[in-house]
Amino acid sequence: MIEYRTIRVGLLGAGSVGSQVARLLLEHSDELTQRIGARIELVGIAVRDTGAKRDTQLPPELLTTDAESLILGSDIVIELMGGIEPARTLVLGAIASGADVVTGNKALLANHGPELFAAAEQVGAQLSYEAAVGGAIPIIRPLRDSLAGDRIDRILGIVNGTTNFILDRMDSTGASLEDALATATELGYAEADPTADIGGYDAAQKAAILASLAFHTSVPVTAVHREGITGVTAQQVESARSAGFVVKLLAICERLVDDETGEEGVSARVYPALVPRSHPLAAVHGANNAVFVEAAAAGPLMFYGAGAGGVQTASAVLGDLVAIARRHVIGGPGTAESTHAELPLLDIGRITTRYAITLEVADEPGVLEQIAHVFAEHGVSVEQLQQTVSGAAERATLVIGTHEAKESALAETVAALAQSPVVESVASVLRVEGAV
Ligand SMILES: NC(=O)C1=CN([C@@H]2O[C@H](COP(=O)(O)OP(=O)(O)OC[C@H]3O[C@@H](n4cnc5c(N)ncnc54)[C@H](OP(=O)(O)O)[C@@H]3O)[C@@H](O)[C@H]2O)C=CC1
Ligand SMILES: N[C@@H](CC=O)C(=O)O
Repeated sequence: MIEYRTIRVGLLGAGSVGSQVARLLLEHSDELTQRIGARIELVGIAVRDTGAKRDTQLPPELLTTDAESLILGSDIVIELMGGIEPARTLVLGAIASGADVVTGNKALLANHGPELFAAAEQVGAQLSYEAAVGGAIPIIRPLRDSLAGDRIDRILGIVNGTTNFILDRMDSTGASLEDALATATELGYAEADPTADIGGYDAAQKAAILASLAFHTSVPVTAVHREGITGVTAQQVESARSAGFVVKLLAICERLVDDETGEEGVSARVYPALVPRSHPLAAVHGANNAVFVEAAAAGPLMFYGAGAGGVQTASAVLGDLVAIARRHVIGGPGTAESTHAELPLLDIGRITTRYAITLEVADEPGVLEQIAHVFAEHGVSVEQLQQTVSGAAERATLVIGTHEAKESALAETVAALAQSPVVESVASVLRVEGAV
């Protein structure tokens, strides 16, 4: 019989993801042992309340509130508590004590990544985080390793499962944002504080992580332009639908040449945008995520799958654990972050995007000419997408698509439109992404 050495694993957190990681580790212990060439021993699970009711039955003797002692007795620490503190201190403590770390905590990485990676590099520890972006989807390792020799120009995707679930429900069933969010929370998709999801913070953290990896530069989350979905109304979803679009919360990370300086820089932004129904992103339903990566040599690549959920995300966590544990067996250094490019970060004011503006207007002759005049005065070129006469007599809804415009020019145009005597209201202004 083979005598396997033992690798001790300490788990911090037994919520939606942590409890599934513990279950899979315990249930598939023999299979994992053969795959790794060493035995994984789950030595403890740190939680806030050892007596709390949990969906998954975990051996009570493994539960502890003493996370500090647990990390000292672990070769690999898996952090799935979420939030910044005490997660940051515990991860730094684990690294300092000689442990490798696996985490799914994008808030921690987006806010303190450079500090954590530097600490890991200093002592030669591994810090892996496949679960931090895209749930079950392998996207971190492809960007960090597989595409490291290529030049990535753009990443466009849906990276938050909760908001995709909500927008999809609003689109397909007419559900309210609040009702759809309650279901997403029950299903374990939402963050402990769901404002992180609907406010776009979670997607912005993921965009910061993706942009840093893709462009080999450090993109702090504060450099990511962020708009959430809290302002998206049933009416906007409906008018998008009638014009052949669907509303999606998108993350976009691009390498761009700044018009003003001629210098190459990086733009990272998150906002709800209209996506044509013919675009593959429009077909991403429920809590699924999809990430398009455009690389110079590889061409366009698409990564698709479950973007949230306990067991799905546990798959990514275990993948990192197995990779690190194999290194314990075969030795040698693992991969490290490369952020040496130091590209300038371009804020949203320097970027041009396309917009769709929905106006409620008086249904009378000459309206279109007057509106076109407002756009022309502000130097924004227009491509009319749709005009529909609404149920109410003598009123019409216009959906107007602009060609690429800067945010400042667009804001001035919208303010002027709101003042126009033929415009009753500006119902919505949303960006359009994806070729029409
Ligand atoms: N849910 C998902 O679909 C995904 C989540 N993630 C990330 O994975 C991480 C975990 O998420 P999730 O499982 O949903 O989170 P949960 O809120 O469901 O679980 C958090 C767990 O951490 C424990 N915990 C929290 N604070 C402390 C503390 N101070 N001391 C000890 N234990 C603590 C909680 O203990 P107790 O049970 O006693 O309250 C709980 O078991 C987060 O970083 C999240 O962003 C990543 C991808 C997908
Ligand atoms: N709350 C997050 C969980 C996964 O990262 C999401 O909904 O995407």
